Amino acid sequence: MNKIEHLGIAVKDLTASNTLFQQLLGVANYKTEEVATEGVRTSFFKTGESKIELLEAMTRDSPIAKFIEKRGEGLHHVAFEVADIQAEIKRLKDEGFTVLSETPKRGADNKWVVFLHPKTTNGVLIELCQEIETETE
Ligand SMILES: CC[C@@H](C(=O)O)C(=O)SCCNC(=O)CCNC(=O)[C@H](O)C(C)(C)COP(=O)(O)OP(=O)(O)OC[C@H]1O[C@@H](n2cnc3c(N)ncnc32)[C@H](O)[C@@H]1OP(=O)(O)O
Ligand SMILES: [Co+2]
Repeated sequence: MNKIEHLGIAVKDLTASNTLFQQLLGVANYKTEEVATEGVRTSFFKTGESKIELLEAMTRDSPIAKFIEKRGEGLHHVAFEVADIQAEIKRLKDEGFTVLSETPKRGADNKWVVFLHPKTTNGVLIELCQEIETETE
């Protein structure tokens, strides 16, 4: 795994948290993006080599809505950048981790993503992500 790509933080009110994190980090967010498949609205901030991803639920059955209901706002996941997500899925399954999907999904900020169940990773939800390569002629 190359580096921590982002930390995902579950928030109730994206607009209010955007203001808070802008004050905290001293920079504005560089994008807002909805990911309907996850039922989330995201906001990204750059912090050196890594990023902060704020996540607000768009639906009541979104993982973020469930998380906030059970645990309140806060750190939701740690995302690692990988060079070959399919190879990492196989490697981690062989190591005994519970990978939540065989096939990566399209996430936010131009990434293929997959998650490891927190029950197999000391209670921390882990995301793997790989940049989606754009076709060039
Ligand atoms: C925007 C796209 C992408 C990106 O590009 O960056 C994202 O970041 S999307 C982020 C939102 N999507 C996800 O989180 C998808 C992966 N998560 C899941 O599939 C589920 O949330 C889960 C982890 C499998 C749990 O789902 P489920 O079993 O249906 O929910 P429960 O609420 O019943 O939780 C069971 C159990 O797990 C604990 N839990 C849930 N979420 C987390 C978490 N983020 N970190 C740590 N632990 C978590 C939950 O508290 C329950 O524990 P117990 O109460 O002790 O049983
Ligand atoms: Co994420």
